[in-house]
Amino acid sequence: MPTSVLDIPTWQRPAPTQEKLEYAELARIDLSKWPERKDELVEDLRHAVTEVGFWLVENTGITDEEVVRQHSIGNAFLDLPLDEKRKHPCNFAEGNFFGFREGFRIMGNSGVKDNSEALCLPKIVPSLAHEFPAYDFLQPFKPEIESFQRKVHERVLDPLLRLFALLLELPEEYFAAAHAWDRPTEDHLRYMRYIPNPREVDEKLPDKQYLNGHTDFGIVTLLFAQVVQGLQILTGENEWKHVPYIPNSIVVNTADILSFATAGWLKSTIHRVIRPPEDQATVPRLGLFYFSRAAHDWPTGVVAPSPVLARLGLYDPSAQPTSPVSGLEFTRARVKHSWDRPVYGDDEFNKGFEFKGLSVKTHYEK
Ligand SMILES: O=C(O)CCC(=O)C(=O)O
Ligand SMILES: [Fe+2]
Repeated sequence: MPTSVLDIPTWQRPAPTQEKLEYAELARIDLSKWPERKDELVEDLRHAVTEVGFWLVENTGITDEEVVRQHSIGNAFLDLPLDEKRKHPCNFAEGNFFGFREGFRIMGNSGVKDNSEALCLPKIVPSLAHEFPAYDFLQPFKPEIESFQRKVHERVLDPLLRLFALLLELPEEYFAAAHAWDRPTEDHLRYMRYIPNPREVDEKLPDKQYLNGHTDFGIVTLLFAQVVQGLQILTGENEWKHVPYIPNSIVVNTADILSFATAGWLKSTIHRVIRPPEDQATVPRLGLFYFSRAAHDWPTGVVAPSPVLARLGLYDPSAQPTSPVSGLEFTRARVKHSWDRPVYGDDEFNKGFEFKGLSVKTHYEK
């Protein structure tokens, strides 16, 4: 039988850790209630964001087989020779995160090189066709990547954008219309892999951190269940806690665009990645993410005219920016600030990021 280029090795999920770790409490949002039990979901979201702080979604209709297949595509791509992967690098000088990112940065004062690499793919829609990295390898996979992205958008992102609007007592379309599937946004599907470091190398990293405490740049980040531990979130009690592996779930991090739109009422999730526990420390840590980022024309920094925010004293129509920065301009500037540098997490970086009246903290510690 002729073999097809689509026959790639199936990614095998590593075994869960046996170590006893301190896990964060996560609220669980059951998306099988969407859309019939919308009102109940708004209350579930209110509980998740105001009382628990960290949450995941489940029963999204995305199957484990589809998730494993995406990991297999990502793994097969990242297994290509470096010279091949380098053909379409992220253009960080322009703040563009689409394409391949290798682990080129030095982490703070440690002298240790970033051990992660990633491929970030824009939504496969006509308005963003020019942004798709033109790898020969990816061409045959485009239809299934597109249908996976679209399913994530329809089953998870779009319902969440509508629920956030309803929670804020805004018209349901407030976020969803601007971020509709076919509109240009900085969203991307990301395959990311951390290559294990020897223990002596990780000991040079403060707290053995692979990725320092940070917040994400967009609206929400969807993190498909990760079996290899390492991701931690900073709790309201100022403690780093591990994110548990809950099969078939998607952990949701709220990010800076949503925080701007709610004058900080919705807080960005502070998170970091550390060396996995010893029984997983030699396993490559492959992750699958959907980063939902601002629409190109999103008025960044404008506070939503929400009755909830008004009651909290957070909505002041006279304090709105008169010519707000576009989502495209802000996101590209933010990516450039974080990534167009040889050293990450040095004093200069940790000072924070200011852009046309918007200010973002770039560094979080306990
Ligand atoms: O690898 C992870 O689990 C999280 C990665 C992350 O936080 C990021 O890329 O922004
Ligand atoms: Fe992150």
